[in-house]
Amino acid sequence: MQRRRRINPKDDATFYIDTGGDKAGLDVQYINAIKGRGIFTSIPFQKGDFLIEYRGELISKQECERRLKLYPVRLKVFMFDFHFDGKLWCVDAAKEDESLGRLVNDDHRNPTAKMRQLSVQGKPHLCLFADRDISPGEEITYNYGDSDWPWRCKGLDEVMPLETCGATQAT
Ligand SMILES: C[S@@+](CC[C@H](N)C(=O)[O-])C[C@H]1O[C@@H](n2cnc3c(N)ncnc32)[C@H](O)[C@@H]1O
Repeated sequence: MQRRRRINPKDDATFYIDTGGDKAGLDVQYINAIKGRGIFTSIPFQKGDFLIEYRGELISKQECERRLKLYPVRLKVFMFDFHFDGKLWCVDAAKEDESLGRLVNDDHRNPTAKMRQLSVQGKPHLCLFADRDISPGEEITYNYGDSDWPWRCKGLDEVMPLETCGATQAT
């Protein structure tokens, strides 16, 4: 039996960062009116595998604050702020550009993936890696971080519509 040689996850991530595309084996599915869409696997992934980049426009903290004043609530959740090289940055993924990273949902209890920063040519990139082995048909999720996310409040995950959620993500 031939064994498939595993690609180094960091090299794999760098390849997708450079080419700007998403991997095969990951698809968008509509879940329900509360969660909206999510990303699901159609092939197995191993713990540690690179999955998806959270792609968008890399902007400064100041520009992020300016846009947050202008954006409607439903777009604010696509602003992902994080520290890199001693400064606060933000990836603005508000634009519907068919990239998959922006559609990955939150799970703070049993996520399938973990968000990590990768520096490529001096620029930070936000990448999701498998936090455990993932079977076909599972949803890719990660912990959005400590925040009072409305859907985490007891009972609200059943009734909170997409438009009412509003806070920026942060690492
Ligand atoms: C970055 S978007 C993820 C993609 C989103 N599901 C969509 O269809 O556009 C974040 C939004 O997804 C929803 N969401 C993410 N995780 C959720 C969860 N665990 N339960 C309910 N809604 C969730 C919330 O509406 C949140 O504002």
